[in-house]
Amino acid sequence: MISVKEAKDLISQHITTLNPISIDLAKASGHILAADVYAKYDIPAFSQSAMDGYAIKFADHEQELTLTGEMAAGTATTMTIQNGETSRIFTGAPLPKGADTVVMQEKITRTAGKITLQDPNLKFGLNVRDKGSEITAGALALERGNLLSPAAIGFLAGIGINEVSVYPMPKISVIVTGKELQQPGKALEFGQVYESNSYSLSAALKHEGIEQIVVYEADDDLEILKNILQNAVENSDVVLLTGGVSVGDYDFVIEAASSCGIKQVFHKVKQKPGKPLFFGTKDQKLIFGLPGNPSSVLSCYYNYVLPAIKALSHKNNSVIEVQAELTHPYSKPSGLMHFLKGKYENGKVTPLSAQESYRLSSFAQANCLICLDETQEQFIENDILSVLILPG
Ligand SMILES: Nc1nc2c(c(=O)[nH]1)N[C@H]1C(S)=C(S)[C@@H](COP(=O)(O)OP(=O)(O)OC[C@H]3O[C@@H](n4cnc5c(N)ncnc54)[C@H](O)[C@@H]3O)O[C@H]1N2
Ligand code: MOO
Repeated sequence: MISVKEAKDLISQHITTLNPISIDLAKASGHILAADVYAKYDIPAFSQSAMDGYAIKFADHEQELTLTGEMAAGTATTMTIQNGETSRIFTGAPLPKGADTVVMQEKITRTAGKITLQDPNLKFGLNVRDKGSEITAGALALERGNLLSPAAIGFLAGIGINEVSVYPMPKISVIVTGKELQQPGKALEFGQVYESNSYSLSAALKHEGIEQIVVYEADDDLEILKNILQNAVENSDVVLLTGGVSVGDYDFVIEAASSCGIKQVFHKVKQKPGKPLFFGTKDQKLIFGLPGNPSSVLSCYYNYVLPAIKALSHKNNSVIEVQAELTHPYSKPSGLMHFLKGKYENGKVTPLSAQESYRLSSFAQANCLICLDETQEQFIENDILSVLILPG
């Protein structure tokens, strides 16, 4: 059995970032930009007003001005003002030729087609957005490696970009195994359990913006599992199996993986929950055999799967490790690293009750996993421990 650190290192060594793809900007939110984006145009494309008011020549600001014409946003023709003239103008409208400054409409008096300015703070160029002041044609707009946040998407749209090169999100298959599984909403027969692993994993993946998720259900039958696994590996970048990785007579994942040509990287990690975790690869596809207990599935997801999925899309891990003070003593046997469902607040962390791996009631309220070192047995109040903060 290998340590948690060895398992994490082995997974990292087997990750190759997915090849960039070109996608519509409207679908690019949450992706990492794979190529620098350069501006095609000067933006703003023309000098424009930042206020509703009057366009003037600054040199004329102390004299009474004659009102001539109007410029509204979207106007397709321009006009010219001469010395001593002003034009009505609205926010976003092109500045008329000859004008260099805009006076807000609250700061004038207007009588019979004549305007007098009353703005003691007026300066040359006030309330004008210069052509190319956001970005000039040919300039670097956004560097590769940037996350396409809502603001980044808006910025790129605003400079006329409609397609970008990004690292794609992985396609994921989830295979739940076990003939005891029943769908929520249906009555439980004797011996059945409600299938929850595909629900928690799909929810976690969707939280990351991953949309291409296919869920398969496999009975405890080697041939059925082999066929499903083969198909899943061919059609996805990552396969997540749950259950069937332990030593029981109906645990077929290891054998199915081997007969599908999946190369085992490790099986079994010195940890609780999730000891029978399996990881293998085929070409550049990643295959995780997550131990079936619902809490083991999620603990392994946050520790191993999520960082791997992020790395495939060129993203940083979103499970952040912090140090926190333990509020209650805790003891465990030596030999396995334990991940406890916990509540983290203001630098302190409290283990929740109901830590058993078949239960999710504590996980449902947890915001972190507390890492208890493999060899240490006793943990006392105020001990400083590593804590993994769970995303969202
Ligand atoms: N003799 C031993 N027995 C077990 C060992 C061991 O080392 N020696 N390890 C235990 C540990 S630890 C774990 S974890 C489990 C993992 O076993 P499997 O991955 O083979 O999982 P299953 O046996 O298929 O299922 C375990 C448990 O989880 C329930 N389950 C499975 N899938 C789902 C699902 N989709 N939704 C909800 N619940 C699910 C299943 O009914 C079982 O109760 O092995 C121990 N045994
Ligand atoms: O490793 Mo198992 O997850 O303890 O139930």
